[in-house]
Amino acid sequence: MNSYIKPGDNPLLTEERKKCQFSTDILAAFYHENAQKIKRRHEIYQYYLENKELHDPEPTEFMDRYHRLENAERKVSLLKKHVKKAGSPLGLHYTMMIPTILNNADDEQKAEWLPKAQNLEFIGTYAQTELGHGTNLRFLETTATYDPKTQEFILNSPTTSAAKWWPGNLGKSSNRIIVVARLISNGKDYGPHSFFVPIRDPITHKSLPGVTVGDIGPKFGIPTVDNGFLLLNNVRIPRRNMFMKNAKLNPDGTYISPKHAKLAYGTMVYVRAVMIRTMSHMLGLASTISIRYSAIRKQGEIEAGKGEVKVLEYQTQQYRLLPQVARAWAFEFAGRYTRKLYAQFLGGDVDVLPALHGVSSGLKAVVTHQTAQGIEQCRMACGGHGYSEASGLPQLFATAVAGCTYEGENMVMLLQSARQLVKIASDVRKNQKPTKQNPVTDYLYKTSAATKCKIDQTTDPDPSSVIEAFEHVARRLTFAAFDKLEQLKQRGISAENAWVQCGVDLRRAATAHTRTFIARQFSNGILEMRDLPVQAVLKDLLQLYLFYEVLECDGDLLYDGYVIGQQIEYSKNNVYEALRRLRPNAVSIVDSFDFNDRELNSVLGRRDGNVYENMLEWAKSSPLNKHDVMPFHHKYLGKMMEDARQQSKL
Ligand SMILES: CC/C=C\C/C=C\C/C=C\C/C=C\C=C\C(=O)SCCNC(=O)CCNC(=O)[C@H](O)C(C)(C)COP(=O)(O)OP(=O)(O)OC[C@H]1O[C@@H](n2cnc3c(N)ncnc32)[C@H](O)[C@@H]1OP(=O)(O)O
Ligand SMILES: Cc1cc2nc3c(=O)[nH]c(=O)nc-3n(C[C@H](O)[C@H](O)[C@H](O)COP(=O)(O)OP(=O)(O)OC[C@H]3O[C@@H](n4cnc5c(N)ncnc54)[C@H](O)[C@@H]3O)c2cc1C
Repeated sequence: MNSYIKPGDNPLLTEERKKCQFSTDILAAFYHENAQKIKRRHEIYQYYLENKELHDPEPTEFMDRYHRLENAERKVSLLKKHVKKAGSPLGLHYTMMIPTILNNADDEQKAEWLPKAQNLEFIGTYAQTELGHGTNLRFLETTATYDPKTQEFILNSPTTSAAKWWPGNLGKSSNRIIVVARLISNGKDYGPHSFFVPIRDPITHKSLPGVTVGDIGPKFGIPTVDNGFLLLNNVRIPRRNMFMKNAKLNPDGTYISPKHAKLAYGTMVYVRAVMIRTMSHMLGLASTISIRYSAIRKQGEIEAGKGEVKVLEYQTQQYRLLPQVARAWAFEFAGRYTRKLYAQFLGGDVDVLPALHGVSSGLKAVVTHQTAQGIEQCRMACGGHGYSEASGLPQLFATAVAGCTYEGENMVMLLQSARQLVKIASDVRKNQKPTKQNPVTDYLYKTSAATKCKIDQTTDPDPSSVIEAFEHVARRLTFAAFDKLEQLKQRGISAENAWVQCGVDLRRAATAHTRTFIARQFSNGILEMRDLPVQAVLKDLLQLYLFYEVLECDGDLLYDGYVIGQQIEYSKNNVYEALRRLRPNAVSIVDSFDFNDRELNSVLGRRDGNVYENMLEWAKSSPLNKHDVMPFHHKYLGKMMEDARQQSKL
């Protein structure tokens, strides 16, 4: 039943895989959406194994940033020869440059730029954030002033704080970029718009006249991405280099407004919608590493004399790790919803944008935060070796946690989600019905069921009772925040200040709303699985997810007596029961994420489980170990100890 067993594997991992009670191939295909994608993943990995030039010359953890970037550019240039999508020096090209062309370019611009972008004839990024502003786009300072005489825009960074700052791959890799700048025409400021701006010579790659560009320096993580800065001084571009699918500017400088004020923000909504899957994968990577390692790591006896046990036998270890597996699945199902909604928007349904913005804002915030928390929990559960770069977990955490900031800082995104909730609360208070069906928010128009929550002690709990409980909490918190806003305004406080004074309550309502959305997508998502053994595993993961989340918000549930303490006790027991049922399949469940050793980049998470010998090999490859005695030893510590010995003889 388990295609992951191979000769030479760590027997402790093999014995786990032999306990597998379901088809890992079916579960893997369900996670990656279909068997064809699994087949393609395996083909790419096999290709990688066979092409040594694609391999790192040494573990990248031992490289400085200069050599990491050089190595990444080398591999990316090779990937062009081998496969279409490429790694970090092109990360922003694929996640933002191409989506912006698809989303914001008119047909003529698309015809000119898209084929070149897809063929990697240039490398781009999305330069919106400035040294002085990242969240508040209305106050971006970079200007694009239209010159009707030459039919050009003149781009400038009027102040130091106007410097573009943070865009990935801006520092050294990109040569044609998207610059978000204030469109100024005929003396009028129309606010931020997107422009296609060459910043480096296509042949020499030297920065062009008027362009000052560079790398912003080391960061918390993501070392192979050259996040950069950019200052523009009277850089001229043709009028047609303004993205003109939505807003337009005629040759005489007259401006034509877009159908929807926020269409220009479509790229951000796209990335927020698609990065949910990236986060699910990151949490799946961390779960794979930590659960495989916990299945071969023996530490401590439970019963004296009976020998050390795998740390995965400890209930606490299962409680730390298995909920991360459940959340990875939950996020994958939630992400499928936002990707479908984005596809609807890209297909021309502009009306879906407010709903898409509302759900993707909250989802991006909750998922990135819980992914980062989950990876850190996986790292800590691996003891000292989790703290080693050999585990792959520190870098994975540093990459994932950036998601709490980029694409809209999480607190700001939750408050964006809250805007939608407050508008609905206002409609409900005025007895207005929803203008159109929205499965994400319709529950807010309902009142909580008269009967109390139906969470009880059963071996087959009903997900709907938990989802109704989450809806109850989200409704209560939404209307509590709304009523507080109204009270403040009735006391003469401005709407804007009332909003600020309710910020924490609004954030809590948005978080509860997003939890409800994720739970509903997970519960609906597993209904498609027809294979009974795999369905049983998914139901156990759903049960774990739902009751783990109940424990995470137990105070909100107990607050108004919607549940009683006994039901929280039931929920705890349902979590423990789910852990017990999942334990025998734990290794095979993470095997089914189907992450290969290149993606895992982890000695602890290797498919074969041969950790200790490979930890020693990894450590030996450290450049420090090229020397038995460091060349500078006697100059410093050696001399210090010699002086100390001489001193003690006096
Ligand atoms: C992809 C990752 C893959 C792998 C990971 C590994 C490595 C990756 C490395 C790096 C990451 C990659 C890229 C990162 C890129 C970036 O970070 S790009 C920059 C992102 N910046 C932002 O997101 C800025 C956040 N700020 C904003 O969005 C806005 O300024 C605002 C906070 C929403 C406020 O804007 P504004 O003041 O104009 O709006 P409000 O007054 O708050 O609301 C007015 C109405 O507009 C509606 N609105 C706002 N935004 C949108 C939107 N995007 N779409 C639709 N509608 C929007 C809002 O709801 C209001 O409507 P109303 O409520 O009806 O009035
Ligand atoms: C790894 C990484 C990659 C990035 N890549 C790109 C890229 O490719 N292109 C790009 O354009 N940008 C990029 N960014 C920039 C990123 O989008 C911004 O950092 C982000 O939008 C937050 O803006 P800021 O950093 O200016 O924080 P600020 O906007 O200054 O916010 C600072 C803090 O103030 C609080 N705050 C701000 N506004 C509000 C509000 N209205 N209500 C309540 N609290 C508020 C929040 O707590 C927030 O964390 C990247 C950032 C990182 C870390």
